[in-house]
Amino acid sequence: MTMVELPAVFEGKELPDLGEILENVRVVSLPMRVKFRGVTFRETALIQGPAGWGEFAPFLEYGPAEASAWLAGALEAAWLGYPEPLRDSIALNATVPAVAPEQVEQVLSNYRGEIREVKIKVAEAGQTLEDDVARVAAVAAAAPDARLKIDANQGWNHEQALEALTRLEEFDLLYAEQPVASVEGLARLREALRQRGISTPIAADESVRKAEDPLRVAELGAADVLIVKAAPLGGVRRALAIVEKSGLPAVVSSALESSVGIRTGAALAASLPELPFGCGLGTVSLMKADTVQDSLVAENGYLPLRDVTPDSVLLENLAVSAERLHWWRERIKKAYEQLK
Ligand SMILES: O=C(O)CCC(=O)c1ccccc1C(=O)O
Ligand SMILES: [Mg+2]
Repeated sequence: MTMVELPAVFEGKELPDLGEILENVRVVSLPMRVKFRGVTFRETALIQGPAGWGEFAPFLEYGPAEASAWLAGALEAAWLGYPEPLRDSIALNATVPAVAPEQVEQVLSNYRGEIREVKIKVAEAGQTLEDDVARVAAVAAAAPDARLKIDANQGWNHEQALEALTRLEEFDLLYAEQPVASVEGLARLREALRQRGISTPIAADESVRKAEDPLRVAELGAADVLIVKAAPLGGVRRALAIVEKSGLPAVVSSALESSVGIRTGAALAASLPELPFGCGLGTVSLMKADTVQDSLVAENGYLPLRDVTPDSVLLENLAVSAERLHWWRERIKKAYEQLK
């Protein structure tokens, strides 16, 4: 299998100067309302450039190679801006983390107005299929008109995924996101489901954003839908190119950024020719604090496309310690080295 070449965001253009980047970095720690990915505080860096603000938020455990894609995305937002949008509002899904069924109503109450679509996390370590079924049933009861989908974050093996998706068939899921690990795993599961007469579509997330070749999923017919995140794919333009080459329908999702990174995701969603599902860009509602005053959150299931500006008082109040700031600056230097 040959690696598909995709344009690097700054190819043929001068990368911004490292010194200038480091002069314009702010790092904050945002408290979460609900634990997400095992995290109760989300640390993230904002970078200001001539075109506006970008967000650099690779998860803390990511190394320089993976983080460099996120840096390219942040620099694109801050130095190059976004391509022309095709729409001015984006249909969203609400996101329900792997909470107990009793907490579902509380989580959904953080979303303003009508909820049209809900993505429910399943297959969390330490939990059982019964926990997942109970959570999905609680969402179906709390939001009877919403369309549902699940995200297993590769938490099942082949047999577990077959059993789970058989059990969950009654909920008529829009799709199951990354039920198992690896492109081959997805392809094999998709085939086995079809043989059982289960038509739940399969969406690939980690197999796109963490893959060396994000297009292998499409080439192997491993999924029906691509989940795309602007930052881990190296920015809006690169993510657009991946979707275009894949020929698959795409859903834009967040990486749990503040409203600045959500603005970047919204730019990607707004430039995609087709958007058949709600996007996972409503995650600021899962946070207790944000970097801007007028947060980018869903209103009746839609996110307005608009610019946001970080608030200096908020940045001050949410700022990390000098030690953490140093860690983030070193991290940016190492990620930058990978882009040169
Ligand atoms: O897609 C959504 O609804 C919310 C975003 C989300 O689930 C997510 C956020 C951070 C890191 C990984 C993921 C994921 O889709 O797996
Ligand atoms: Mg996912």
